[in-house]
Amino acid sequence: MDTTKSNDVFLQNISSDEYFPVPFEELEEAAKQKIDASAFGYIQSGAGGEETLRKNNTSFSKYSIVPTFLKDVSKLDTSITLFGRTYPYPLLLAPVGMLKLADEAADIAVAKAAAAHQIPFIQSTVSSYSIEEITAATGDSPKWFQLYWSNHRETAFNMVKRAEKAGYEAIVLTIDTFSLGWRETDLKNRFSPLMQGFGKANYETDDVFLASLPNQQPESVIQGIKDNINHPSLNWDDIRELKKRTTLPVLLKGILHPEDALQATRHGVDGIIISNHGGRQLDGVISSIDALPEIAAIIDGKIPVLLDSGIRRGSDVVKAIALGADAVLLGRPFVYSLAVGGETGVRNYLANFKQDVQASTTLSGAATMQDLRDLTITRT
Ligand SMILES: Cc1cc2nc3c(=O)[nH]c(=O)nc-3n(C[C@H](O)[C@H](O)[C@H](O)COP(=O)(O)O)c2cc1C
Ligand SMILES: O=C(O)C(=O)c1ccccc1
Repeated sequence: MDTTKSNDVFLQNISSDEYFPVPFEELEEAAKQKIDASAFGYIQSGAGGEETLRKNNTSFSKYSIVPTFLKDVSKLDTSITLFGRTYPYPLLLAPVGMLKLADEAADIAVAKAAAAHQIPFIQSTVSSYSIEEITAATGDSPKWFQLYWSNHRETAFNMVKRAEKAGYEAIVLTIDTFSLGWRETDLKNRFSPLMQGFGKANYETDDVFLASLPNQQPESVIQGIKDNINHPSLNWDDIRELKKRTTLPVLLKGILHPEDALQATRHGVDGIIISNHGGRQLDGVISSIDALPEIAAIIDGKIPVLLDSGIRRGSDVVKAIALGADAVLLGRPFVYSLAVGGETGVRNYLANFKQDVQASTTLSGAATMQDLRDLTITRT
């Protein structure tokens, strides 16, 4: 039986004889077969002994949805509103650097696929195409810019200015990566995509950054990027300054402690993203879903609370929203889809995923994201 014909959940835009993996585990395996082993290792692995990476996937299982029925959920509305703009699903694409490791079309392919579903694309500072190149390819589809602070802070502010000029709608400052995690797989493989130039597009097109270098030789550019990303001095005064230097909403990505969430509200931050960077930074840290309930309680609706690290299925989205998140970010799954099927792969992955979200929402007994907030979740 051809299940693709009886159920439009599967494989839109891919002919039924061409199999595109739906289960996350198969998607990961297919990506592994498709790309260079060191590149796959870089994308897939976590820091240290990968305790947190494992936890990201197992923590969701501790929470059980207790659905209710007989409520007429036929008028489903999965839309959310963030910073005055309404999006059709509670989904965004997480910032992922150096996407050329997965496919030559990299950010351009992903941003186009996201645009097709009106899902916001968050461009990484260390993207493979520049802010201006991505804008030229995607027009005014919703895009946010993820900022890595720079030791040369005028470089950071100039990138923010470029994002504003290009029509990006928010700045996501990543606070957990002022230096890189201890990544044993990459050390074993002697693999450093940053040093190979995979993430230089925004830097080599930035006048302020280039002017800060002793010369503009390729080695000097790469060394400059490395120096910029290492900024352990990052502190709350910098947040205050960033807020002064941009008109866009500022979100902090990498919040895990309720006290930091509270500080964020005190510093006028516009939103937070609970994240452990997909288990890639400090191994042994709490999973995002475990950190969520307490943080959501302390934020108490004052600013949007987003979450990533381990979102793999629609039921994960339901749990995150029921526990207090406003929306979630997808990470590795879209990177694997890009590796397997390029732009079409990402578009199809998102088409499937949004239908998983829809099915999971209604089967919980909810017709809106507000209903999901009232859902009963038990912890075992
Ligand atoms: C290959 C790769 C590169 C990443 N690059 C960035 C980045 O440039 N900036 C950033 O803030 N987060 C980066 N992240 C972290 C993601 O934004 C996100 O927090 C993480 O992937 C979530 O975990 P999950 O993919 O397992 O769901 C990266 C993640 C991966 C897998
Ligand atoms: O790999 C990452 O997770 C990441 O965020 C990063 C950031 C800067 C340089 C290299 C990697």
